[in-house]
Amino acid sequence: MVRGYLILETGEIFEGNLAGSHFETAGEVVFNTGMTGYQEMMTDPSYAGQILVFCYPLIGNYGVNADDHESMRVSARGIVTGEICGGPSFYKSESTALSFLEKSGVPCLTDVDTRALVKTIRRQGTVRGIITTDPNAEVPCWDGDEFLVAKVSTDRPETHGSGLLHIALMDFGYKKSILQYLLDRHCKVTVVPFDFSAKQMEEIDPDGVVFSNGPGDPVRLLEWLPEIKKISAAYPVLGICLGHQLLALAYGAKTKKLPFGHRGGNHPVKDLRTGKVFMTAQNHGYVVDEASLSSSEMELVFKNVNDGTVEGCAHPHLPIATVQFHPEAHPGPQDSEYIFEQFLQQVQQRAGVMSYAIK
Ligand SMILES: NC(=O)CC[C@H](N)C(=O)O
Repeated sequence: MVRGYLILETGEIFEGNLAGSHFETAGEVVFNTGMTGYQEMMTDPSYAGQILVFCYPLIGNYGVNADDHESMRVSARGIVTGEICGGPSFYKSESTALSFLEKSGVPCLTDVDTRALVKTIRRQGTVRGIITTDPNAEVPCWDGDEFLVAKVSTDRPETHGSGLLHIALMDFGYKKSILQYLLDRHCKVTVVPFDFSAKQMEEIDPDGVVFSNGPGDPVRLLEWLPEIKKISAAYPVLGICLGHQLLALAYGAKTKKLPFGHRGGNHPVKDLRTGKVFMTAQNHGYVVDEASLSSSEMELVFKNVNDGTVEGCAHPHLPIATVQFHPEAHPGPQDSEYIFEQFLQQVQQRAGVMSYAIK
């Protein structure tokens, strides 16, 4: 194996062995604390433009299989891990994680002291870095304006399933599990491009709209907010992660960057309506600014128990619910599945489909 380096813009160098593809790659260095679910994380389009560090010291031990992809490609620019297992053991495994990364053209820096790396990121806040074979390489200048959503969104509407309820899924880089959840609940789902207009939405006439997760800074989509607002005012709506941030922005709130984000499967969230706390799957670097909600049309509904940040909102008069976490899980706990159930009940009411069975 070739020696490789992760060089951070703050000057620290982490040494390891370069596996997967040997391209030099640069991006925002982020870490996920989940103990399992590396395949879902690697294929989650929200990681576009980022170098993903796995905190859990071993990944790849159950291989990669056709069912667990969250999209058809690896969106992360690079992977950093303590150890990547070359001999997986799982009945569904079809290839090793490493050969999957090689085929996807994504470099993997392995044998890295990821514990020290994560402590550095926690101390410095989010940093950019480069994976390279040259220990003297410079971290390139940041193209902060890169429009990642356009790279991962579909370019034309695509319909899946044939259920009674018709859901439009606004694709900012959606995870397959969101689509799968809706299909399993007997919905017909039309995945539409991120820049779909209210007029186009009217033509396909859905019973409800889901605004998906996706990569990058939500503020990058400012010019689409008026259209997003128009669409959201016309149907029952669920916003997930980037979708939540965009809806909050559209209704007058602000977003800001967290010091190093929330990425993992054990983030406790409180539903302020019931007082109940549940565990959630998360993957985000930005967050809705709580102070900005008072001058917005949205109301705070969910709060993170660790750091008190905004985890979800609702509109006081319209059927709009938004969550910063991932009710579709994959990977992570499924405790917040009820968010989908509540959304589908709203959709069902509006559509007047009486015989529809959610479960
Ligand atoms: N998973 C997501 O949708 C992430 C949203 C946004 N890109 C963030 O990092 O905050």
